[in-house]
Amino acid sequence: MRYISTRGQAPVLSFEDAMLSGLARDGGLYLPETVPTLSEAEIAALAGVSYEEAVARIIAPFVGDALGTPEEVEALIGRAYAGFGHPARAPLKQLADNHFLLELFHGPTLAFKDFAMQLIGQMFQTVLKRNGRKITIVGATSGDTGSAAIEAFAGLDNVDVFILFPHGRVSEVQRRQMTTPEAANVHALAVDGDFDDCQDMLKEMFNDFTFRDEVGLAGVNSINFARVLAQIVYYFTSGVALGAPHRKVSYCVPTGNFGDIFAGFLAKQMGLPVDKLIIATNQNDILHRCLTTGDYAKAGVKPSISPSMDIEVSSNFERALWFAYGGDGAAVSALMEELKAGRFRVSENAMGALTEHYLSGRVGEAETKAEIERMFKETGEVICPHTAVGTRVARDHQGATPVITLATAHPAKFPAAVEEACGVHAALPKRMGDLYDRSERVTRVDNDLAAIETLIRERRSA
Ligand SMILES: Cc1ncc(COP(=O)(O)O)c(C=O)c1O
Ligand SMILES: N[C@@H](CCOP(=O)(O)O)C(=O)O
Repeated sequence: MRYISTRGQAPVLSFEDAMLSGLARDGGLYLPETVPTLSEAEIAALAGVSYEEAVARIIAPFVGDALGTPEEVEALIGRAYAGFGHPARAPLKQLADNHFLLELFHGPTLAFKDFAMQLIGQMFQTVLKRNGRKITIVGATSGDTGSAAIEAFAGLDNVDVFILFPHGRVSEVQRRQMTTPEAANVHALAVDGDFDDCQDMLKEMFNDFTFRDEVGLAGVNSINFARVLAQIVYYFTSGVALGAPHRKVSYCVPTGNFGDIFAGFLAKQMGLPVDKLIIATNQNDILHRCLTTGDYAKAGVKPSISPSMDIEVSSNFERALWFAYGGDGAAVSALMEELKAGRFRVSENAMGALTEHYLSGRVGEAETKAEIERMFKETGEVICPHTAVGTRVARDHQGATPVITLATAHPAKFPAAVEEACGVHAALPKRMGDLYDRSERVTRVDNDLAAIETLIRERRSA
């Protein structure tokens, strides 16, 4: 499989090179040249297999032999999911007649990011060992990607990890997950800015070829196609559990950077009978406004009780646009250029292509709290604020087709908001019981690209 950029001007790469490169050199995002499909029989045959076996079957056509023999790949996948706290890895619960909750928070850092990050941690180790390279991972996070990346890459010899997070805009648990690990190769940087500032600087670093090549820059945000690839799997396992390929399923996805819901779109392209992909946004509703008006227009990020979705420059929307514009890299480049001035307008044809697959909804702060309370009272489930945004939007789309809402984080990552909403204190698992007692190690940095590049140059191991 070969990988091409959404902007059409970067070298075409193999899976290994696309994974190690992160952002394409024309500023675009890598995508497989063609999306492989599974037959109905192959989809049906996923029923009853282990989560790990489903991973092996779904990633195979994307990765080819880049990760070694089938036995080596099987072992790598086994290591990736061994630390999950639930035998099903991604269990599905019924909430109402046609509404289900897909629990994606049983990984080591209690958020859906672990599904991909644990796997790509193993993938990176395999290819770095083989080619003897040393890399510097820089990640931007609104809370969950950072902790998952640190968990996956801490202590590795050939990797330095720098995580940029918005100072004061992540939950205390999220911050402590990033600032308390002791591994010397981990560096948590609290940026005076919001998540979009962090992600902008990350993309600028990739576009600064001198810096990029000097430090061996690699990315583990959903910029990296390998991240999105790993997230396709749970759409298949949950869809098949509800009767796919013989029955259609819709998904409601709490959305920010669009990586998770885009993985659902790829599952649909691969043959999973997905009816609608429902984008659930918090008060930072740029995607909902775009889906309903055609205007993608920045309005300023407002901090919310679902902080991981406080995002306006939704990185993977670029991949969705590439499909909506029929693979026209020049058109995508032009839109991204316009966005530098704050907005772009999606063409009528492209809007038609988007709305064929995606619906959207928006949930404000009060409604999110009310939904946490309602869920607890009516179902006994204690859910995190991001998941509440999802279940609230999903309830507006109940019909004959079952809807699966993705539960993207454990409520214990956001204990204050959850307790205020439903009166329940969501406790951390025992293994994390000392999180509040550990000492923190973090560097406060200005929202200044040059200063952060200098810090990375100085701190990375030679
Ligand atoms: C808990 C949680 N829910 C939802 C999201 C949004 O996911 P995505 O950025 O893939 O749209 C994030 C951040 O990525 C998250 O951490
Ligand atoms: N919500 C994310 C933001 C980054 O998303 P990613 O999927 O591109 O890594 C976070 O928790 O950091």
